[in-house]
Amino acid sequence: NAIVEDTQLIFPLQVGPLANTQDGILDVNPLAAISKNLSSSNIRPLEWGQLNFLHTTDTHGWLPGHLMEPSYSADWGDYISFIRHMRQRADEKGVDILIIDTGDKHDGNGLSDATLPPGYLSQDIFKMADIDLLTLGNHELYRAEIAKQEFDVIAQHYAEKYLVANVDIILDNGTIVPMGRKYRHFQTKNLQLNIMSFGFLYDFFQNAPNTIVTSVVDTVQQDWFQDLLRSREFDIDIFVLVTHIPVRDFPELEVIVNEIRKYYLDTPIQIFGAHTHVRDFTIFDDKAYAIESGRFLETVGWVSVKGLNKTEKDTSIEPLGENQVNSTYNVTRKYIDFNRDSLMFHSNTTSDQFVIPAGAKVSELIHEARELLNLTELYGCIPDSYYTTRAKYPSSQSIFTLIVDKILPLLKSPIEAISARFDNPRMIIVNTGSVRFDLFKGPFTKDTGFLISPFKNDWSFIPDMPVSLAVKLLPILNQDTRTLAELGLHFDQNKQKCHDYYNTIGYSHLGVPTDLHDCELYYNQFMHHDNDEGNDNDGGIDLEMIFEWSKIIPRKFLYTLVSTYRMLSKKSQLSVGYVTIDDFGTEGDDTMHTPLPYYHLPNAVQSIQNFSFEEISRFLEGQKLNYKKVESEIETKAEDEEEPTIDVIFYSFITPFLLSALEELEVREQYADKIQFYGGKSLIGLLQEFVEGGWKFDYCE
Ligand SMILES: Nc1ccn([C@@H]2O[C@H](COP(=O)(O)O)[C@@H](O)[C@H]2O)c(=O)n1
Repeated sequence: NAIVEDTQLIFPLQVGPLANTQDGILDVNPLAAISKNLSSSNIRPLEWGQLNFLHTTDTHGWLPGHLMEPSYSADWGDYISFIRHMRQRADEKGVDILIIDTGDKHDGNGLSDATLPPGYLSQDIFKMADIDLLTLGNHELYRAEIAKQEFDVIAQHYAEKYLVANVDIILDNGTIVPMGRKYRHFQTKNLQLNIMSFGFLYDFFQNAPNTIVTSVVDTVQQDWFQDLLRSREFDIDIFVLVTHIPVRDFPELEVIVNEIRKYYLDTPIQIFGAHTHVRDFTIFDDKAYAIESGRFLETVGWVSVKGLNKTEKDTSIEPLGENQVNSTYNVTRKYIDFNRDSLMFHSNTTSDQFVIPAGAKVSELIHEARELLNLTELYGCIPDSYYTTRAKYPSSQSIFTLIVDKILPLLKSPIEAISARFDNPRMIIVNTGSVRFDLFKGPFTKDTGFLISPFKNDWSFIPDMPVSLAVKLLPILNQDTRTLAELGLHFDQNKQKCHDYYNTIGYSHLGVPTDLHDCELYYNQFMHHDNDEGNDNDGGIDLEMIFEWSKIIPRKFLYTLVSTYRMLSKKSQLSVGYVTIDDFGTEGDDTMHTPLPYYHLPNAVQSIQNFSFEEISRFLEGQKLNYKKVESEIETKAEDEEEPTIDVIFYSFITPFLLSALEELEVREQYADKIQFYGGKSLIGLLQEFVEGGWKFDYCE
């Protein structure tokens, strides 16, 4: 695509004199100003402390905001305005505020992914935000050129503010250098609080060959970390960890906190987490807390801290104001819906005051970049919405049912010898994590494809695998961790088992990020899980009561209670959105909503073609069995019958997982060498082909 490639020549975009300005205020994104169904009367205010934080994470390129969802319709320019106002408020109050981002800036939006290389425009737009502490995510490391871009553009721009202790990059000349600084010690502007900050990435293993990820366990034993903690060289009022690590269920954060606690028994630790795309807040001890602030720029996390004591050596601190003094340590958190109404409410600004020129300029750049990339080009119209976790799979509203039934069958290899096999029996396996977002009824533009599945993944295949073997693959990839929860009365007893399971097998890294919380049956998931098909927006649940129940009732029983309670409760008048229950309770969301439904998804789904139902049903029996039963019960074919074979096609991304599955089946040696390149369009291309073939309309209703 020439336009896409041309972007290399013309960026940085030059913004002309601001158009449509009213007193220097520019509204370039008309949808950003829409506040349908939004009402500030439902917004809960933020509580300020001595030290306050704004947190974004897993933005995945959504800098233009959500053009079809008013609740999340602000854009990165608005965030820049918001930051400015919140810094000013902090100054007025004589307290401090730090702006944090914890990574994953690629893969999820045309703005970041429609350029060559991906991120070519979006990284320059991202870095216009005045961020105090940031780290990278796994999506900055999947591809070598993106890792290099992250190092060249983001790490260099933010310099000492860009922290990551456990990732190195191998430069073109072969030198190995850290991706960012390992730590930052500094004092805050107003209260001169001493901050010690570290950046960490979870134990990620699918990184590009020009990068090295060291496990968290090993990193905290390294001399620099141990010496720094042991030496007590720095005054430290609070540790601030900026991490791309989930705040629940993953073991890494506990490892870091435990190591710090060996030397600093009760110095506050505030952690910013990431990766699983949820709103969550967890308690490690009475002075160590962690927040995760959702995904896709739907959420800005807020944390405030009171009761910080200056370290003894420092005498420069001014006496704290009335609201700031608190002998006991106190932390609050909020999840802000990313729309202008919420941002104006919290920054105490009117629509005339909110947009500052620097914010307007960034909104304009986003708008121009979208135009340049033709992201609004219409390919067709979607007649109904199809959902990822909001609909049960399989069902008529599930995007995965659409993919399995209609999209994957379009896959063709561009290689002649392989495309000749098109009518042979074939099975196409795709990981559900490769689908990032819901497909909403309405226009399908060039951008939509990137929102749904941004990855340019290749396809691989194993030709002619015996069907009885091929049908065992998906059940293994989908090993159901929830069966582990059934093993004991309370899940916590199985937590270690669950972590061991994840860490050794890792299949869960194939599924949608939110399902990584299977280890704890994440509250929101069972709260919103319905037994019927489709969406059920019942509201009116007494969240406080459920929170109390959760302390005494095993979660599997709680699930039944919640389902029953939901059925009995009244319809709510609130708009649908996030309803979060975290370790602090039920008041975290700044805007009260009726909860969205949530359904667990398998790690992977498969589409089978050119194979008769009768023939396959005999061999598919094993699919319904859980992992434990696979080994013993799959031998269904008669001894003397010639076994049918099938081509097994899969996203190359899942190759390591497929190899593990083959290993579990004790046939890895036999089949690893048979894996071949298949080629063909990735999901984004197939989806576009389908839309243009079946849903090509010149206008949308
Ligand atoms: N080329 C790729 C890269 C990633 N995925 C999927 O994304 C998941 C990771 O995304 P997070 O936002 O959770 O970091 C990964 O587990 C895969 O499911 C992919 O399909 N192709």
